[in-house]
Amino acid sequence: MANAIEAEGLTKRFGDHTVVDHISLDVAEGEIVGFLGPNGSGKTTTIRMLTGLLTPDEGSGRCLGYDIVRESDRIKLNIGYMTQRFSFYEDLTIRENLDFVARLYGLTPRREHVDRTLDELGLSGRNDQLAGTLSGGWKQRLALAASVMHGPKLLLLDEPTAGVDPKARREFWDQIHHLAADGLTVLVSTHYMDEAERCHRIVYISYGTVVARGTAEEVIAGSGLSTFVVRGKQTATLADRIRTLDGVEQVAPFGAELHVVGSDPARLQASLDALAATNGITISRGETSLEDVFIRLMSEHGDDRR
Ligand SMILES: Nc1ncnc2c1ncn2[C@@H]1O[C@H](COP(=O)(O)OP(=O)(O)OP(=O)(O)O)[C@@H](O)[C@H]1O
Repeated sequence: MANAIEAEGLTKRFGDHTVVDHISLDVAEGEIVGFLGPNGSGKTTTIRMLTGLLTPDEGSGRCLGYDIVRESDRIKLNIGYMTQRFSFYEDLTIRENLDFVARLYGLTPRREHVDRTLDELGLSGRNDQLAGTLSGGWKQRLALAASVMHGPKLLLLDEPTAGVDPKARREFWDQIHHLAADGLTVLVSTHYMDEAERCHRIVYISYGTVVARGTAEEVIAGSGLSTFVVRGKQTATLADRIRTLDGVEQVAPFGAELHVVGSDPARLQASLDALAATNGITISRGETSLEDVFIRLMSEHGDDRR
């Protein structure tokens, strides 16, 4: 399978601040890759370099086969970019908004492109509704339609489901997977764990360098973290005490349970067993989540330089 994105050693500095520091990235055609990392870690800057919107200070790459420095015009024509703050004409209908986008891209026959897009993205039933009266989920669907109508080969999504309810999020991701199955490559920046888990692969960056990458399972396994679940009557009041125990690195409440995470399972278990002997709590082995891993990566690599 060909790669939609291939980049080597991408680096960008703003003044004396190195925002992206020798990032290398390969994304296969039809792959959905999640781009994660704390605020200000360099995700948007990397995406802008990959799409030819920003020139790297060092490094090189190809996006959809085009050189990111010399052929940026060709790249821009072949990508769709859905930013968090998508904008429409609120007093135009869904159809009129898409018609406007079709004009911008010079798509012909225009009506056919608009009809096909309305149909494929399930907007036909509402094509005469004013964009300004749509709910968050429908607005997002319209934004996706507007980003893919010109048939891009690469779709960039910048925190696409912020403020959208779970059903709309799920429908949105179903559509993303359908589009990817037809060959569209998707690079999505997100802070949401459920979105990260829906990606084929994740790349986690911190201060402009890649600190973890792989499938969700690989990233979790690679973290070397173990998780225990603590159940009992007054777990909330025990949380602060557990945080001070030997081998404990994270404690997070989930309903009536506590998830306790550490990198040495034997030490962790010994500490929790000692506590269980006097506190009437039960301890069992749990699954380490992607969130546990990201919290760890954030503290390991520091998140206070933002
Ligand atoms: N044009 C610019 N001039 C100077 N500094 C910039 C510029 N663009 C971005 N930066 C800085 O580069 C750093 C990385 O920003 P970037 O937007 O790439 O991060 P991000 O990972 O996308 O963050 P977020 O999750 O908040 O969207 C930030 O410290 C930001 O202030």
